[in-house]
Amino acid sequence: MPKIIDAKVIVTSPGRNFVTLKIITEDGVYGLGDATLNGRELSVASYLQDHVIPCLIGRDAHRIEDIWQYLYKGAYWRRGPVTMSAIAAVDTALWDIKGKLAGLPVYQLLGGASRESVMVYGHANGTTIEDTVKTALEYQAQGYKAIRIQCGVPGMASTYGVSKDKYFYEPADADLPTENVWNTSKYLRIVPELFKAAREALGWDVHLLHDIHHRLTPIEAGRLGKDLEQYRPFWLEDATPAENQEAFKLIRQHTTTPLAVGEIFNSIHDCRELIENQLIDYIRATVVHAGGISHLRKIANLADLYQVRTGCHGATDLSPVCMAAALHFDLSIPNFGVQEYMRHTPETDAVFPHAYTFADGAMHPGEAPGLGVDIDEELAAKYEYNRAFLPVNRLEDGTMFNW
Ligand SMILES: O=C(O)[C@@H](O)[C@@H](O)[C@H](O)[C@H](O)CO
Ligand SMILES: [Mg+2]
Repeated sequence: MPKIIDAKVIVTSPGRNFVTLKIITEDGVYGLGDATLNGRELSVASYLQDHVIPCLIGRDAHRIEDIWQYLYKGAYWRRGPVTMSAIAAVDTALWDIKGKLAGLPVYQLLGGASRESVMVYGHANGTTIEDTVKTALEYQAQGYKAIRIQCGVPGMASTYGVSKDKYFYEPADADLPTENVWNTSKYLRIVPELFKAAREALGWDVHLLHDIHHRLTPIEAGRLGKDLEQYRPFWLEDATPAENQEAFKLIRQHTTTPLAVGEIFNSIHDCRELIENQLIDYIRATVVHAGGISHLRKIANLADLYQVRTGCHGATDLSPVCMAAALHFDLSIPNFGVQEYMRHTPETDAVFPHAYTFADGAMHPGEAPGLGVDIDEELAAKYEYNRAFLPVNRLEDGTMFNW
């Protein structure tokens, strides 16, 4: 059996912080897992270093499910983003090892390919509608079949998804949380205008997505969904905070616009009611935050019973290790929907060389054994950790709100 003899946590910051777990077996085969939790990276690094790695040494690396159950049930304090990101990193690294030992890409171990490649969506954003549409046309010209559109809101200094650096979006932008200000009614006025302009410029053969980023009440989300129906959005994401899964019933009563949620979910229990009551159309949970490939497959299997498809989160604060793992998962499951693909910077790609490829609006994980991603530890060591917080959001009267 491939005995685990060592494991280490690598914190590196090529432009933004990443946490990577490396598990090493006695015959030198190693596996990688992404453990990055934006704004709370060191919590997961410590959870792994201090509370997980000591329990891994001497175990059989092939026993992925048993180790998963050991770390989940053994924590006693179950679930939560820190615990589940740590478990995810172990799970992902063990699938990497299993693939390398079998000489097969992980998707083959997950039942083989269910499609030739996976459709991805890019992020077009701009301070004005015109600016956003211009960028969306660039994505369309690059072959993207799905494009997320986010634009600035007149009268607001900043809004979600409109970044200083147009292409390498990084929201964790300061040593202490940046304070943003929000105004829902100004936002609700601009989004239908954005979709109208985008449809006029890009036509109807491209999927248009939008991320509300937890900022509407259910009835406001129902109104926006109805306003946008004529423009056929592929989905409205994170329409309202989803701790209260019931809230989505209200949105469903008012609009047929498809709903996506779940990038901040970390277990099947966060989305079971949403899926079983068909309150959503896409589940956004992803490998690094939802317990790894093993648990994400359970979420996808439940979703498949209710015709809910996947739409894994794929922002730049999830490392190329997570992107690689997500692509193996995406290629294999029957109810794949779309994969988010925010390109990493060249310096990040240099730290994490990988086999996955992009072509004509789709991606493929490649045929390398395991996940097909590595970490250049020497290069990684050059990038010191930089504390960086996600922003907070307040209403104009100062009330704390959802970022
Ligand atoms: O859909 C998305 O990609 C966003 O919601 C993310 O960019 C999110 O804001 C970041 O991952 C937070 O770290
Ligand atoms: Mg989002």
